[in-house]
Amino acid sequence: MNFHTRKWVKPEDLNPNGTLFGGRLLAWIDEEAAIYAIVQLGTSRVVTKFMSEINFVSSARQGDIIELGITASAFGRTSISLCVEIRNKITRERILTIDRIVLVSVDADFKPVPHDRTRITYIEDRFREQSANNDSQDEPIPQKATRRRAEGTSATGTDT
Ligand SMILES: CCCCCCCCCCCCCCCC(=O)SCCNC(=O)CCNC(=O)[C@H](O)C(C)(C)COP(=O)(O)OP(=O)(O)OC[C@H]1O[C@@H](n2cnc3c(N)ncnc32)[C@H](O)[C@@H]1OP(=O)(O)O
Repeated sequence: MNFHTRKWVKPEDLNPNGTLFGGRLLAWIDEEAAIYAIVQLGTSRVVTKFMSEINFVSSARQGDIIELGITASAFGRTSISLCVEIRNKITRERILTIDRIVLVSVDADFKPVPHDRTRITYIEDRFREQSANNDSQDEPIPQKATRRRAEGTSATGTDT
């Protein structure tokens, strides 16, 4: 699982108990899940369909830095299933888990539309695909693509 996004818990994120408000955390997760699905499915239109049981394992406090981890667990015809883990960046203590979030690819009328993805792709895969598309249109591969590949790849080479 990649933990790409970090959040710093600020006063406006707290509930009256002084811990991170659960609704705020769920909003961050929904946004992160939508971005993940948009990138993985190669579409700009997705909606959240389903969230399984949400397990608030421990709380976060003002000043904590938390990180959001998401990975795809299944690709359907129109949907993608994700699992989520939130943890404290410093202590690695687990804060929340969601076994399954389902997002659906939709058309302009918000009706489910099939995507053609069957597995997780990484930034390198997508540049390769983009280069192949450029080749098939008989266009030279832009030098920019090579530069972006180098800039966009993480140390582990597993950017999603
Ligand atoms: C790079 C460029 C950047 C550009 C960037 C700009 C754009 C940036 C856009 C951002 C977008 C953000 C989005 C944020 C996230 C919201 O805030 S979304 C708002 C909250 N969600 C909603 O309003 C959705 C409301 N629900 C619906 O509209 C309809 O239920 C849906 C989702 C269209 C599905 O309709 P349906 O009739 O249930 O469809 P159906 O064909 O039965 O099922 C579709 C799929 O869902 C699955 N499914 C259905 N029910 C369930 C269930 N209960 N459990 C699990 N799976 C289910 C089915 O199995 C099926 O999957 P596949 O087998 O095809 O893979």
